[in-house]
Amino acid sequence: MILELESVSKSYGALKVTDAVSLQVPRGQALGIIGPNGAGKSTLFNLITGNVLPDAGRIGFLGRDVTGLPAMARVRMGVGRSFQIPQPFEGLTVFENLLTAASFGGAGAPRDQMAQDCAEILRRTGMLPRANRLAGSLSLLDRKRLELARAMATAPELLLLDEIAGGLTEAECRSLVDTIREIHAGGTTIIWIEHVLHALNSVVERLAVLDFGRLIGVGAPEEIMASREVREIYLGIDI
Ligand SMILES: Nc1ncnc2c1ncn2[C@@H]1O[C@H](COP(=O)(O)OP(=O)(O)OP(=O)(O)O)[C@@H](O)[C@H]1O
Repeated sequence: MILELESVSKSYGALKVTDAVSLQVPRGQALGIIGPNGAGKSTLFNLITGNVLPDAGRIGFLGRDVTGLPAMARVRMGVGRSFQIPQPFEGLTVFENLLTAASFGGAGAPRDQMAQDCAEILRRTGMLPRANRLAGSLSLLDRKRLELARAMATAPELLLLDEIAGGLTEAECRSLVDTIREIHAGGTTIIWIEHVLHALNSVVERLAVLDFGRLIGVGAPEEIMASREVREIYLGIDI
């Protein structure tokens, strides 16, 4: 297992946002996380990345107990993440944004090697033609691609994607999904929170459902999508 959550809980005041969540993710798997707004999905990511520490429970990554480890140490161990709202350094170019991410997350590769790795990530994410554009001038799709590229630049073993397909047209979404599928095929473990279910289900092998901070189902996507509980939660949403 690359990631193991054991009965992880987190409350904000009286609100239990993560309620004794236990989850195991095998290396190389693509896992989707779905659930209504406010179910605690982003908080679960924050717990995995170390941006938020749990009140109870244990988090294991690559066989090591990382429960109390700060976020930066987890990035260096191989936990990479894209944010729901991309926040690149707007005044830097796409390439500079990538170099910055690589120097934070990388394992201290020499600068030439780092530049080469970043160029390769730009190619894989379709951003090579935009390498010298200022991040602040990018379209939404390219901002999302840059967000994905920045996460990849930290050389993740585990890539966490937070609603990366939201707000895109159907064609844009398809091209982004193709890129994510290629990253997955390259062996990176992926956990992807997404409301655009057809995009999610075209990539992931397993789905987990969060509701009011509780994990109410984990299984094959077709099994989860057919369950009554999930259909009730998503009533009115085109699945
Ligand atoms: N730092 C915080 N302080 C207080 N409450 C918080 C904090 N972070 C999150 N919450 C609350 O925790 C609950 C879960 O939030 P979270 O962002 O994890 O949900 P989500 O499932 O990711 O939602 P969405 O799909 O809308 O992004 C919400 O009620 C939110 O208001």
